[in-house]
Amino acid sequence: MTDWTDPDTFAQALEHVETKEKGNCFEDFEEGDVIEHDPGLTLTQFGNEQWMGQTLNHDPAYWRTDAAEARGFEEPPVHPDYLTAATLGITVEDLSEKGGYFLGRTDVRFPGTPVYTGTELHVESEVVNRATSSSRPEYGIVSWRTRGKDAETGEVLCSYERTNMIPRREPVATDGSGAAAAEEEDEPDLPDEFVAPEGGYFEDFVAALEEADDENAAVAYRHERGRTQDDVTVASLPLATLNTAKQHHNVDVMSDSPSGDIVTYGDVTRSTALGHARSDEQTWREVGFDDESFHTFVAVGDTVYAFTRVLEAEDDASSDEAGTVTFEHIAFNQDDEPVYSGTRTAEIRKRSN
Ligand SMILES: CC(C)(COP(=O)(O)OP(=O)(O)OC[C@H]1O[C@@H](n2cnc3c(N)ncnc32)[C@H](O)[C@@H]1OP(=O)(O)O)[C@@H](O)C(=O)NCCC(=O)NCCSC(=O)C[C@H](O)C(=O)O
Repeated sequence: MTDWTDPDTFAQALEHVETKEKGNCFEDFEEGDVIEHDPGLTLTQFGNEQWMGQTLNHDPAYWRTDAAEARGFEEPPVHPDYLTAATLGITVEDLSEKGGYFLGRTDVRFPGTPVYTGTELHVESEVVNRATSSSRPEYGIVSWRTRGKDAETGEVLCSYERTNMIPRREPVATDGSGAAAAEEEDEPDLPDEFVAPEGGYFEDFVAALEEADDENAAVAYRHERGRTQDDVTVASLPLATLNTAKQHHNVDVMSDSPSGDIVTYGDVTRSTALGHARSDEQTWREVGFDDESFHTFVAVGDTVYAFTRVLEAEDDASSDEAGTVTFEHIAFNQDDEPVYSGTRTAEIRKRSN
């Protein structure tokens, strides 16, 4: 009788059997397709605190009832970064489990916030664009509009458009024009001076922008904190959001991929950098995020730091207690290489209140 567990026999069996595949390839997506994602999760206090604790998002309003009430919340709400990461995590089985990389995202908005723990999340995505990669024949580039909804009321809580590199079943011939374009380098065009705000209140950002306006200067500064990536941030946090992308937990498969190893979930990288930035400001509310890009991989052992540029400040927030500030945040690693960049609009508390 055949012993199926004999190593040689088993190796042959593995070669002959069909693999029950997970996820979709580039060819499976058509523009206009709408996908209702089967996984869903309840946004729990544990999940929220685990995410915020590990990414150094320690704003007391998301942890303490008195601090939450002082900021106009009923109780500590679900953090927008956890809501965003959970909305994306739920989509991975259908959209990106095959192993493509998260390249970028824009128009991240929270129409239904504040969201409180206990809310069940139901997510849907629509394919909005599908393109050939001119530099990487084994991949295509797909964009989706994703909406995370309250499963009970149908209210949209989080919405964004995201782009991933998605493996093709069959590579295509390309002209390599993308690779050639990447070789062209711009001359650095930095201002003569860099101004840092004195504090983290709205007035501090306004004053710094006014000072910079008088000279050839920018309001830009770095944050001291760094967070070295470990097994928790690379594998545990994405899995806690139902993110099944093999990029984060299958070293075996990823050893034969562009990164050569498992990598940090993009939402962990950006939330960590944003956590560093928020620790140096008096946030009132998060409004939205645009033009997010992931430039290179972050892996176990890499350290995520943050750099902030203040772009504008307007006295037009939803509350008299705050003003609106637009930032560009750049996450970078221990070799000073940018790994993420994006703009963020947030309401920042006024000192006078
Ligand atoms: C992935 C990379 C190694 C690719 O590098 P490279 O080959 O140098 O190419 P480009 O970075 O220039 O990009 C490849 C093509 O994609 C297009 N692109 C890039 N960004 C965008 C965007 N935001 N929107 C649309 N298109 C975009 C470029 O124009 C190129 O096109 P073409 O020239 O025609 O080929 C490198 O990008 C890299 O290392 N990036 C970091 C990726 C990363 O670490 N992401 C986060 C971790 S993965 C993750 O979180 C997965 C997540 O769980 C999920 O499931 O989504």
